[in-house]
Amino acid sequence: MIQVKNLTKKYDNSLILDDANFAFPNKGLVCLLGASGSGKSTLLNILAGFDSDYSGDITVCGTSISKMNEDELCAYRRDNIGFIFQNYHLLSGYTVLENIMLHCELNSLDEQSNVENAKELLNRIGIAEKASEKIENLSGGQKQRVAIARALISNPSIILADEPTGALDRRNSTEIITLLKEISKDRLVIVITHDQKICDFADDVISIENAKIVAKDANIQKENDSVQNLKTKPTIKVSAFKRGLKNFKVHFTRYAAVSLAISIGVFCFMLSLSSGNIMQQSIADFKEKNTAYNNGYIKAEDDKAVFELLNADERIENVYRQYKINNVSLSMGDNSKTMIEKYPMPKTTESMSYGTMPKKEANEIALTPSLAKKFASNISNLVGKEITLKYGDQSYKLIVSGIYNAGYDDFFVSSDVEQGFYTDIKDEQVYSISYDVKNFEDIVSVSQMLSEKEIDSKNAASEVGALQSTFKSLSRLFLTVSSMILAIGLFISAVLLVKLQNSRYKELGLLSALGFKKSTIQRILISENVLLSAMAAIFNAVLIGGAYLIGMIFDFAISVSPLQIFVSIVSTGFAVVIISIFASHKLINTEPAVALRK
Ligand SMILES: Nc1ncnc2c1ncn2[C@@H]1O[C@H](COP(=O)(O)OP(=O)(O)OP(=O)(O)O)[C@@H](O)[C@H]1O
Repeated sequence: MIQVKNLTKKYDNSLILDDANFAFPNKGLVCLLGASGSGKSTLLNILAGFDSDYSGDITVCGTSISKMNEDELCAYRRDNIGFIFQNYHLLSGYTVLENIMLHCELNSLDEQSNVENAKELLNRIGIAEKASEKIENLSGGQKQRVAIARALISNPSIILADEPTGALDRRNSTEIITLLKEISKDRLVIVITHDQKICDFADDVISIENAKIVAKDANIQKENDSVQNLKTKPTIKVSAFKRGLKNFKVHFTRYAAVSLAISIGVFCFMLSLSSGNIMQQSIADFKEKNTAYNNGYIKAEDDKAVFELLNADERIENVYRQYKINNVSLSMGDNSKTMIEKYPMPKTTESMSYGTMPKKEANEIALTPSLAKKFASNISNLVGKEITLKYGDQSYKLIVSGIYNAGYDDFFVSSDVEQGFYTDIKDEQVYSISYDVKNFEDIVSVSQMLSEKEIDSKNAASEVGALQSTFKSLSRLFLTVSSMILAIGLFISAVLLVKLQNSRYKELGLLSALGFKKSTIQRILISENVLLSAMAAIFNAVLIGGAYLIGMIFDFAISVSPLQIFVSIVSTGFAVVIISIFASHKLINTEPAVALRK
């Protein structure tokens, strides 16, 4: 059945098989002996089509496998070879039946027929009652029986067994070899062994000596004349996603740990970006407290030059001259107070004891405590009450917005109300100039420009500057810490993924040994990686959704926008795909024989 012609195999400089020749019979149990390191596994791997890096020719049923490409060798294994390993190479987390039926994904039979075949085999090898048992719960002898059933499910004409009894005790070894002997009645079974007792069961015993294959019995090649054809079955498209999904479930805990590590990293990073929202919130709070936040006040005697300078600056608006006014009266109910002189004053630098500063377009007024006491004994109660202001023939109904800290009788109103006082003033001495900065971000730079020109302006630049620099340091800190968490998260998940993939060399070597094509294995891994990224994205969505809800419920300044949520979820999935491609690259490209040795 198998003809080995002039086979030479080297690993680097060491010659393992040197121009070896041999013809295997069509059926029977052949034991392969040889000293440790003599090349028994190497020969079996070559016969199985795991290794094609040799010189010479191997023909199986008249067809040379030496010239076959990778995919043809896969099909050869799938249709002709059953491989049994010393360490079983069964998939943990899968049941006995699932392990046996792994090969059935490559055949064209329907599910029901495959299940029936598998159960019949289990019956034959005497472990029918274990069909639904998880592999890890079986004894060594039982595991090797499952491995034999898996090798037999495709009814191959060749069974290759690499020390199948090596890990078993005497009783189990005898049972397994008896089983192999029975199987060999209608196929060729080649068994590597060191055990002379096993050889007692063999029809033929061969060995590797001095890099040659040597027959212990001269009759061995007798039956080789009857011609058989190499089996070739139609190629079936394997559902890689189904297998990927199953693997994903089996390795769920490890995949969940990887996803969690990545999603926490990305989540922290995204939260750091939301520190921009903290700034917005702080600015909003500041504006709420200091409604004259963008107002500036310059006490100027030579007003013309300053007035023109302010008017020419594009960052500045609402520039107007302020004057001292006389005989302003305030009244509330029966109480009234007239101020003989009222001087313009800086608004933004005042600090409030109660309430807020007067807002524009709200007709509001703020009073000092001593003035407020003229209208109410408990001055905090005044906030929200209406007061009437009379100046000349003008009369204003104003709402008290707050009480500010000053030790004398005084008040101030918002710029829009104040400008009304000056409409009829023409030739009076200018007392000061008021201006507003259009944008919050320009308050500090306008103040700097004025102080460079030695113009003394009272404004909120120092508070705004402090707020901005606090934010800058805060966001730097946030970004550093969250970048570190992101890097640690990515590193941990990369390590976990690489470890997970490394633990799977044997599993993928097994799939390859069963006849799964490299491209199919690749698709299985891609499916798993897609599922992994979906899981990481879901974790991330849950984390961010949770943060969003908590932010809403407890009114936290740290909040995330829908765009940030979207970016975070997409980048988590992307990060996982990149890491998993990197982690599984080596795995996919490892030859089955090498993968099985790992
Ligand atoms: N991929 C490889 N790269 C380099 N050397 C290898 C490789 N595989 C096997 N060898 C070497 O080739 C020699 C034959 O190895 P092989 O596993 O075929 O021996 P063996 O007869 O099956 O030994 P044992 O009975 O101990 O399993 C050994 O010296 C081994 O170290």
